[in-house]
Amino acid sequence: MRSGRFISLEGGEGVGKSTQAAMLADALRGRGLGVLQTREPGGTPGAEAIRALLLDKQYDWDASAEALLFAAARSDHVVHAIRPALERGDWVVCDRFVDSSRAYQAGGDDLSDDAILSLHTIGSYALMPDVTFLLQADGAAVAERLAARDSDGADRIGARSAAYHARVAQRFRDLAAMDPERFVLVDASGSPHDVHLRIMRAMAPLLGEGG
Ligand SMILES: Nc1ncnc2c1ncn2[C@@H]1O[C@H](COP(=O)(O)OP(=O)(O)O)[C@@H](O)[C@H]1O
Ligand SMILES: Cc1cn([C@H]2C[C@H](O)[C@@H](COP(=O)(O)OP(=O)(O)O)O2)c(=O)[nH]c1=O
Repeated sequence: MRSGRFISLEGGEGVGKSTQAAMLADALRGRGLGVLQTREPGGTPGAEAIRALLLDKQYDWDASAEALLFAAARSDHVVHAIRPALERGDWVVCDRFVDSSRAYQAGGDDLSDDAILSLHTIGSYALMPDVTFLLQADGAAVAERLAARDSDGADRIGARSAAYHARVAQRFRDLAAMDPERFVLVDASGSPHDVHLRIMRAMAPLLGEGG
């Protein structure tokens, strides 16, 4: 039984997901709602340990091992954090969820979307967000944000080729087009406050605050 709402934020590295997740969580708390603000990979001690394995450049996981590790991290996160929060009636604001696996781990030569969704069924009851904000901004603005944030360089996945990241961005757009009821496309350009206002406008119906 779930009564809370589950919101995910998706998009490429540096587009502003974590910043917006924090602002959205604050706005929901300000309305008196219980909120779990969390992230993937991670969100529980077990999933954070898997995150460290996934992002460490010393490991050369192949495509299936990588997909399984993300699914295992997500399973722990759903079982021990997300589902209990929803059952308490809290709102969950999650920085990345299964759509990241569908965009990053599927769509290349190795794994299909159906394979990722099967892992999600096995590991996480096929739980899907109620709303997914897909943040999009132009490459130059994002590169600037990343240069300022990651002065010690990108992680194992962030460091992949521009072609890989372009394919991921296209996969996100395809997923949004396939499920327009759940996805909300968000222009992530401008200040953090500008982007937050766009997200809150889209949240209004869910919050019962009118158009
Ligand atoms: N709208 C924005 N304009 C300028 N800088 C931003 C904006 N949103 C976030 N940033 C900064 O850009 C960097 C990446 O943002 P972050 O929220 O960590 O992105 P993500 O979680 O998508 O990787 C951070 O240093 C953050 O402070
Ligand atoms: C959740 C998830 C993340 N990732 C990748 C995206 C990122 O490159 C990396 C770490 O995610 P994250 O810390 O959110 O990166 P950023 O803040 O830079 O956007 O893991 C996947 O490949 N599959 C997944 O299912």
